[in-house]
Amino acid sequence: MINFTQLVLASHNAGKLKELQAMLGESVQLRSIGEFSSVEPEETGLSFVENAILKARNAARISGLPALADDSGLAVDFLGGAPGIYSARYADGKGDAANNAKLLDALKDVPQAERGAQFVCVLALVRHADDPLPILCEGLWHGRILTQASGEHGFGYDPLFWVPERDCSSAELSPSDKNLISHRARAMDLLRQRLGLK
Ligand SMILES: O=c1nc[nH]c2c1ncn2[C@H]1C[C@H](O)[C@@H](COP(=O)(O)OP(=O)(O)OP(=O)(O)O)O1
Ligand SMILES: [Mg+2]
Repeated sequence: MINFTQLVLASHNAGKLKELQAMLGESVQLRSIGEFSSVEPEETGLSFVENAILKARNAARISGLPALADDSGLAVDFLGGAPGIYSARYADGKGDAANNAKLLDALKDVPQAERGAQFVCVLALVRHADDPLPILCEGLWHGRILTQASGEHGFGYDPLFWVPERDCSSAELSPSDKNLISHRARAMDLLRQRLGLK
């Protein structure tokens, strides 16, 4: 069992920090990599796993702390799994609103039954920058892409992601509800088990 009291989160995404800290509780303090550097590493991997490891190593190197990274995204069935690892860059770095608009456009006229999608989250934890054995945990969350945005909570593609088990969008869930059932929650559940935190 590995026991961490402080981890650096290898992410510049405030939404992820909030969710992951809420899931971890008070036993582990997550410090943002933004405290150490404002430079974001290029996500050159071809998979969520590769990018998560790359981000974790980079953060551990910069901070000198053990590092947790989250590489996540939305895989849309009709688009053959796109935008996938390119979810944050789908509209060429123009941000969440532009990404959502592009996705709605790509699925224009696509019927309900063909709008299936899953959120994917891979968490990678390294004890130090050259750790030969990163801990990797994956979580998936199945849903469907709405035809218009709905809801104010969350971040990213949440307003477009319909959650069948709750019959609402992911942005209509309260933060605590989303944190019980999301892709990130599932990955974190596995990580807590691996760390002996539950
Ligand atoms: O729960 C979620 N609810 C809505 N959208 C989400 C979620 N989880 C990931 N996403 C979207 C946001 C972004 O378009 C992409 C992640 O990209 P990803 O590179 O992992 O994160 P990022 O660039 O925002 O921050 P960073 O790399 O510094 O951790 O997937
Ligand atoms: Mg990113």
